[in-house]
Amino acid sequence: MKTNMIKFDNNRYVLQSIQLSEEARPQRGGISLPAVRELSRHHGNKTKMVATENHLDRSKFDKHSRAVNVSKELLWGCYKYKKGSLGVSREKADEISFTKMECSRSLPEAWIIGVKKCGSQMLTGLLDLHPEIVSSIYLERTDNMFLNKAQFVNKYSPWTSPKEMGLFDMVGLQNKPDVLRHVVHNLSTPNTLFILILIDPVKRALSDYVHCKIKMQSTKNIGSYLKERRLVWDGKSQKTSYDMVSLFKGYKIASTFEKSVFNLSGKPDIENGLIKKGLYFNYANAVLKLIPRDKLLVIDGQKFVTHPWEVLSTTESFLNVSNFFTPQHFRKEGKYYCPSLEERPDAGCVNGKGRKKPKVSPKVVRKLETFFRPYNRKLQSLVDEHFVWMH
Ligand SMILES: Nc1ncnc2c1ncn2[C@@H]1O[C@H](COP(=O)(O)OS(=O)(=O)O)[C@@H](OP(=O)(O)O)[C@H]1O
Repeated sequence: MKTNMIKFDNNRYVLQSIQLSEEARPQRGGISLPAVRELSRHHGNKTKMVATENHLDRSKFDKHSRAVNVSKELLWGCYKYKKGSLGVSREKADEISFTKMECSRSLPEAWIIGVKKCGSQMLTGLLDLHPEIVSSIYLERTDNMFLNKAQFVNKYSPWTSPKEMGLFDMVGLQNKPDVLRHVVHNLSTPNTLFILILIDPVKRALSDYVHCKIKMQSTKNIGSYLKERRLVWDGKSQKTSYDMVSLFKGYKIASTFEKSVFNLSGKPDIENGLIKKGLYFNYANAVLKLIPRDKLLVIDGQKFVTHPWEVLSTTESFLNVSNFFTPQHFRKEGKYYCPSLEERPDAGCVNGKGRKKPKVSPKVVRKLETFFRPYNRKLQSLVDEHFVWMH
């Protein structure tokens, strides 16, 4: 079957006629996702594309074929993005656009499955800017996630047009093996893809420490948890060398990072969430018992900080969508890159990410690195990935 395509290359549109397989046949009102993917295979990953069937009406397309910029809100695919005092909110587009875009809901084609403080949220947000991806994030407790397929789709699945894929980021799965099992067995198909993003566990621990401190300060009754010179754990209290310790959702948080991560004998405290969540091998091992290796992408969160466009390019190939992100889509703020897209003025740095960290002595860092090294090496051979921090 032949279709016409507008290829967006080097800032100009080029008309091409392409032979497509039956599977990639364009759907009513636009071109199907398999078609976009097939086109992308035809032309390698270096080209951004907008495609149409049989006729070429450029006025119908902006750069990425689905965004229409309006003064205060942005219509993008099946959603309307609004900037308010609390940031950007997203709601369903109006009925006319909705029908025109043929929006519907189905199970997400891809899931982001953690780990906490490794960059999942930034990754989810960035992928949502891709013209063929709509992502949703679920930040609440996962306890009520034992929904059947229809319930999940109706409540949480992102609305997608035929040329978009849905992606879902569920935080906290590392601590909820039963929810992960439920997701794999009941909320995905054999073709569903999974993404795991990981950073150096020492950096993760520090980031989590800062996060917990801030959360603790904003938790109203935290005063009842705090005990001077006492450790409160499972309701019992015992004398410790800590000067201020708190039990906070599986964490022990003291007044300094160092006092939090080491136990009374000076060893990394494996029961403390700060350390426990950095034992990635255990989680990856559990994940790979449920998900085939070729359906799992393991991302280096460190590289994601320094070269997000490269990591996103790998992710695009894994998700089988066209290559979209380039360094031009980012601006640097401090040591982090934030998205900057003309078509998506709603996108930017994420509030509460890239927080300032307390100084930690190199001795403490080395001690933790030595502790994590054997776990990192086991992870390296398990997933067959070689990230700098794993050595
Ligand atoms: N571009 C950009 N901007 C800001 N932060 C970035 C970015 N890329 C990756 N990171 C890293 O993401 C860390 C937060 O991770 P998560 O989004 O997974 O946190 S959370 O678990 O959802 O709370 C965040 O941790 P903190 O620096 O402690 O905030 C960063 O290490």
